[in-house]
Amino acid sequence: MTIADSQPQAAPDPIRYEGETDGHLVLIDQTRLPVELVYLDCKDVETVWEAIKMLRVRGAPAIGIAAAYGVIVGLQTATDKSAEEFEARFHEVVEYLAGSRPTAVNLFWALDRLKAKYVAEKEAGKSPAEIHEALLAEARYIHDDDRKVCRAIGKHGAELIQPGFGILTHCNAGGLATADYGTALAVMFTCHDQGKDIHVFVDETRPLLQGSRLTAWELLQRDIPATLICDNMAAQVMKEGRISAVITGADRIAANGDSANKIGTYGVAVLAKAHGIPFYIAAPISTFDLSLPTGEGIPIEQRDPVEIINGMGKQTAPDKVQVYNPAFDVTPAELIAGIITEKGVISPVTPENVAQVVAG
Ligand SMILES: CSC[C@@H](O)[C@@H](O)C(=O)COP(=O)(O)O
Repeated sequence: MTIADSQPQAAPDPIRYEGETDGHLVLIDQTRLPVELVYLDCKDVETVWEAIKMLRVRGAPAIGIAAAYGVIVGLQTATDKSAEEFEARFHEVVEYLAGSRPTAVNLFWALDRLKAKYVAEKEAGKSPAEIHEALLAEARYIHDDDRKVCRAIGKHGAELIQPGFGILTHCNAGGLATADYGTALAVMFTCHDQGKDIHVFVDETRPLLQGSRLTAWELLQRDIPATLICDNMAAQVMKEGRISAVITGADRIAANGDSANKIGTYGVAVLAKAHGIPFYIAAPISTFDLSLPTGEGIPIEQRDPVEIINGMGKQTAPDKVQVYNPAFDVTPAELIAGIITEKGVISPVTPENVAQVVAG
């Protein structure tokens, strides 16, 4: 029996930090799911960087949490150095982790929080060891807070869902992508906990199959009725009247509400519009980037062609074929019926409403 076939059980923690400042980060290696539930010990910052880059840990909030702990691990060799050497190492580690993936703003948000904490502790005259401890407390705060944020998103989002709804989702915005409860999937988990009968349709999400490998696995773990479809089946399933709402996560949301998420999300939003189905984004406030007026400025990660030519270890295209492999696309605000945040639902999605909820 594989993990994929196993009975529902309590969802395992996708991210754990064990010990104090000399401790280490433990991640579920998401590239091994759904076949094996394997944990990866990250005892140095290079392992954390590689885990983020290779999607062993993935999903916008989870990347931010992992990077915050990555700073703690990366500073372990520097606490007995001078204050200047410790500070130089801090900036080196932060820059290094910031170079792992470009699109999810939560990565930069988390690193910025640690930078602010560093400055405050330095100004208070703290030693490198004391600063290291304060940074660990901040990383733990970011991690714990995400649990609360995800539950609040679930609660607000569940109010939009009626019993009997079919809900389509794309990629994985579940517990694996956050501290433990997800954003888009938090809405479905909450409906299920409330006894609301729903059925989730899961896009498999080419090329790396976060939908079929991770979302389907999470829904099975919680015993939530779900049906897996290939990405190119979404239009037909909508036409058949099986979908009442679409909910996905986001990696970065501009000030006007344009939202970057996994490649294919924009197409799903266009299909939803064509079928008169509301399309929602579920995301924490940490996913908003108000420095960008529109989604035009969102950096889109380009990934290795091998992920398409030799996806999941099977060659499905000639070696030398030209490949275009953007990891994300941007859904324009006008296609989004609402953005579900921990502070409530932004609807209609306008720059004014975004500014009001983010500031509130
Ligand atoms: C709560 S996670 C939201 C997004 O990060 C998620 O939908 C997504 O697109 C993740 O992409 P990935 O490339 O798997 O990190």
